[in-house]
Amino acid sequence: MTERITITRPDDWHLHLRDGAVLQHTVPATARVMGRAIIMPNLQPPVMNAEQALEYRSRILSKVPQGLNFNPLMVLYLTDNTTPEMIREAKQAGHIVAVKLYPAGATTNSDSGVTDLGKLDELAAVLAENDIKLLVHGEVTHSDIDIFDREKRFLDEILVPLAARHPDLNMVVEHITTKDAADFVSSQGANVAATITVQHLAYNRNHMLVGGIKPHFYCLPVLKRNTHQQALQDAVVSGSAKFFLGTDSAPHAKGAKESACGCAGCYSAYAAIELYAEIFDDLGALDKLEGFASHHGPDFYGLPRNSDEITLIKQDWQAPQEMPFGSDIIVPLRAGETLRWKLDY
Ligand SMILES: NC(=O)N[C@@H](CC(=O)O)C(=O)O
Ligand SMILES: [Zn+2]
Ligand SMILES: [Zn+2]
Repeated sequence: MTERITITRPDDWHLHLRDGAVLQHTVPATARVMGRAIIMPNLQPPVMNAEQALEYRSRILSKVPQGLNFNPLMVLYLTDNTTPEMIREAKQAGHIVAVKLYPAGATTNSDSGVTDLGKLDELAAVLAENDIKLLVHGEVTHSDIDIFDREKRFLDEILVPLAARHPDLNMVVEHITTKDAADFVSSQGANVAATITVQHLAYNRNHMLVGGIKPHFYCLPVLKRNTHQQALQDAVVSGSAKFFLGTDSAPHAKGAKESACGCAGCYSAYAAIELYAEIFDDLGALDKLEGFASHHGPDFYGLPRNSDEITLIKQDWQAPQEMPFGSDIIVPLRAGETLRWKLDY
């Protein structure tokens, strides 16, 4: 008999859809299975205010296939010019649930990010009052700090003191990659949570660097050593409600990845829940998938859990080598490989 698992419909709490012609491909890929997704604001120019967020949201909604219910939850990009008034407006506008902190220069399209982190102290109260979450790309950016140490340094220098100064601030440490980050999140109150990607559970830096450099494994924060991968696996297997699904699916066209200066980001949305199911199965923890994918996220955000269900079956299928991406093409994570779990439509 085919093995199968039925879970509450999941959500993706960290997703890049991009904009323009590629939305016809990125939106259906997520909307086919996710009830909601947190839409990252690092467009060029970034999504900085309520008006821009709502316009972007309607461009996304216009690409949701008929018959699917998909609710994009929007995020404002924090800049040096973000004001308390802009946070209040965002709350009133609706559909905006968070602000995103990118230390300037940390990752793709982060040039407008915050250069003065003292800014956060001014905004912390208004965020708390309006129940707007703070989402953090947790890496320092100084050129003298080794790229493998950047998350740990951010934790020690920025996040630990920030969390201590604002014990009521709800924050998500996005796409964590280290044991240090997992331990920090576990040690904090219920106001601090983290998202974990497929690639950081499934891979370590050897996968990216041994036997030839694999640009499709390159993302930020960069894959770490296997002991960190193991710690992230332990975090999800623990069943702790502080950890939830955020793919950080971050599509870049094939040519922009397979390049002398390749972009950071893995494209996993086309098979997101299937990829997580495979990892949880490998870890002997399929019973923890539903909490991670469908319960912990809405519980943290104070939103209702989705009311319908999806079913996954254990059945081999082949991931495509390439997929359409606007007028371009993209190489998805696990391209051409056999995947072992399939959504039962
Ligand atoms: N994760 C990535 O490697 N890239 C993301 C940016 C981000 O989430 O940091 C992107 O937008 O391409
Ligand atoms: Zn990021
Ligand atoms: Zn991201």
